Parts: sequence; C-alpha cells; structure tokens
Amino acid sequence: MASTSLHRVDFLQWDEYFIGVSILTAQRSKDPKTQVGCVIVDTRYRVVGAGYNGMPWGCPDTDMPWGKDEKDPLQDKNTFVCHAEMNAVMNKNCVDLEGCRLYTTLFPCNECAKIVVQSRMAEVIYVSDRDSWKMDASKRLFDQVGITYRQFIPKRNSITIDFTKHT
Ligand SMILES: O=c1ccn([C@H]2C[C@H](O)[C@@H](COP(=O)(O)O)O2)c(=O)[nH]1
Ligand SMILES: [Zn+2]
Repeated sequence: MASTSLHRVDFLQWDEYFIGVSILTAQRSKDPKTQVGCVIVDTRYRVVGAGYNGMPWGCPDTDMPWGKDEKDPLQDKNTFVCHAEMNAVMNKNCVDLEGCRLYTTLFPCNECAKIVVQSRMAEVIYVSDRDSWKMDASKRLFDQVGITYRQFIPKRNSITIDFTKHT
C-alpha cells in the first residue's frame, strides 16, 4: 500500500546535525590556524555541553599569544589555550556525562582523551584526524576502556545557514 505520509525526507540526520553544530561552534574560535568545536550529546540526543578552543576566561584574546614559539613557551598559544573538549565538559549543564557522545571537528588529543575517559563518555565522532603521537595515545586510551570512535563520513558536502531567508 502506498504511504500517505508527506514528511520531508532531506531532514538532517542526527550525526549531520551534531557535527554541523560542532562546525558552527568552531567558528567562535579566535585561533588563526585551527578552529575546533565540539558538542556533547546524551543518550536522549540532547546537547548537554558545547565548546571551542580559546583562551581561559578573563584572559583577553588581544593580549594572548596566538602563534607558536618553540623557544619561549610564554609566547606559545599551546601554553594557555583551553581545548574545545575541555571547554565542552566545563560547560556541561547536567550532573555527569556517563554514556554521552562527543562530536568534534578534530579527533581529541591525549589530554582531552583523558577528560573523555574520566567523564565516562561512550563514543567519539570526529571530522578530521591528525597523524600524531597524541592522537595515537588517545586511541590507546579509548581502546583500553571501550570508548568507540568513528570518523563522520558526510553524505552531503554542505548545509546552508542563510540569515536572510527563513520560513
Ligand atoms: O584536542 C584538541 C587538540 C587541539 N585543540 C586546539 C588547540 C589549538 O588551539 C589548536 C591546534 O593548533 P595547531 O596550531 O593546529 O597545532 O587546536 C583542541 O581544541 N583540541
Ligand atoms: Zn585536546
């Protein structure tokens, strides 16, 4: 029998939606080279935290270093910047994150992986990965505790946010 339902069929799938929110969140970052965004989602598909990489609260972006300096750590952004994952956890609006999924634009580094593990999250879904010992360490930790991770494989190239058109 033919269906009489007329609902839209090109609606965003959950993964597309949460990765989309991660990418949008990354656009808040002031890092001139790499903008990272992530959202934490509970088992009922509710966003319970979001964050992007940025300087700690109260530290003016204009006063902080945004480049790298191997010789002087006080002039290196990595000495100060808070990673997106840490910020998402710090921003959580629920008591604990056990069983949650982390959607992120960049696979978590080893420091963020420790936070993901200690928060008892269940899965990491990421857009891109880096060939780095830090990411290898993260995978080792995730494998050890059974946190699954998978790359987001897009089925469409883009989604549009048009501020001038909305019904
Ligand atoms: O797990 C991670 C790893 C990195 N970040 C942030 C930290 C920095 O602001 C950039 C990386 O800068 P590069 O110059 O590309 O090394 O990404 C993060 O938020 N989470
Ligand atoms: Zn990190």
